[in-house]
Amino acid sequence: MDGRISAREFAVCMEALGPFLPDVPEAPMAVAVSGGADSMALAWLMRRWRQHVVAFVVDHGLRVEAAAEAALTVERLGKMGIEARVLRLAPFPSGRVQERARAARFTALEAACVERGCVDVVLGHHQHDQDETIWMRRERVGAAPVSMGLRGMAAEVLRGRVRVLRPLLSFPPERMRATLRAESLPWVEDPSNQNRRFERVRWRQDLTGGMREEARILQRESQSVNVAYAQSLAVCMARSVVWHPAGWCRVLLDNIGNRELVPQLLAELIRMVAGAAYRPARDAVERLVIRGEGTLGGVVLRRAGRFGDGVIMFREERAVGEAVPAESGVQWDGRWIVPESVPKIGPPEGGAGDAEGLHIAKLGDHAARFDARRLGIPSAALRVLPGLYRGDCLLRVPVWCGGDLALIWSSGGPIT
Ligand SMILES: Nc1ncnc2c1ncn2[C@@H]1O[C@H](COP(=O)(O)OP(=O)(O)OP(=O)(O)O)[C@@H](O)[C@H]1O
Repeated sequence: MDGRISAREFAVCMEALGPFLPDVPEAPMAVAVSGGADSMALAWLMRRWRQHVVAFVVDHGLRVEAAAEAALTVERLGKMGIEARVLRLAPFPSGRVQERARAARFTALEAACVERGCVDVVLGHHQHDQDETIWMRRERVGAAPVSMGLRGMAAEVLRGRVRVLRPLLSFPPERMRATLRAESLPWVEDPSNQNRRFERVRWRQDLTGGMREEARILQRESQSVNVAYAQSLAVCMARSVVWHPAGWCRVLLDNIGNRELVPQLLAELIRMVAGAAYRPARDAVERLVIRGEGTLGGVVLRRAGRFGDGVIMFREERAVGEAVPAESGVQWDGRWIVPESVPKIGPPEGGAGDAEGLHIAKLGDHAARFDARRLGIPSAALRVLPGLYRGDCLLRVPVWCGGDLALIWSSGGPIT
């Protein structure tokens, strides 16, 4: 036994994450490959498991060697019989480099998947990455026993328009290296994986065997707590939340049997309505629940009034993000994505060059032209809907106001 991962073992891991689309050229499975050992082994195993696989290699443009390494990786993937493409990211501002790089990488991967017809993207996170994630999250939430915050990375999660899969979470990295060595397949060593400036690297280097074991016990325990929690939250949402596709919702607080779940549910809804990456802190949500109305995390909560019982939640106008160019794949206000069709529809007169200078921004004062009561939307929620502009001139409005601007709702991961 040389430690390599067999095709059979890998197939078992993948099948646990199914179902999948048929193995056809129009819907390949995407694999995100950095060129390092884990994702190269993953690519190789994916290709054994399935015929139609496409690899995306992201060049963050952060190191001078990155472009050459990405090109080399594409060549190596080609030799494995895998179609591969480099996604080159635009430069991003300095500070919080790893965090920014991860977010930008994911946005690029998602757009590439949609363009190529992939509904699944597979990542090479492994058992040690999972241990480190659990310790990092544990440090953030304090040494509380098993809690929601202690969840590790999910083996399967919906993010935006793709499903992210991590089939290698139960394998230590030595096995990926052994798999590549057994096939004489080369990989790239990224020096930033040794740079102690990064929090993950410090954890990676400092975790003892005992600490890794502890992380795995916590992960197993929290998994069963999380499943039970997700189920009760799902039931509670089905009973109490009415979600409007224009990005606001009504919550019938009296229908929530278990009062303990009220702050949890509101925290999740605030994250969704705001298009934020994280839930607001629990104690802030509890204070909001006591007040019964107010603003938190870029979301307004107030009595439902003409909509009936309960409360309504909508995006706070003051918190809405800047205008963005109306280019395919661009996200506005963390909530809406511009689909390919929008730059094409341009202004009503059409014609070449019309996509230039178009941007997406809130309706704001333009919302006054519409009869919010007749549309069945709170007027404040109408003001924070997107519109297509050239300069100050509003050209197109969303479908909920009788227009034809159809952006895609995309505000982070699902609640359960
Ligand atoms: N530059 C990149 N291009 C494409 N995918 C990437 C890139 N960086 C990371 N990934 C994906 O995210 C996973 C986890 O990233 P992480 O930074 O932990 O990996 P790594 O150590 O850089 O590379 P590897 O996992 O390939 O050894 C990778 O296994 C890979 O699937």
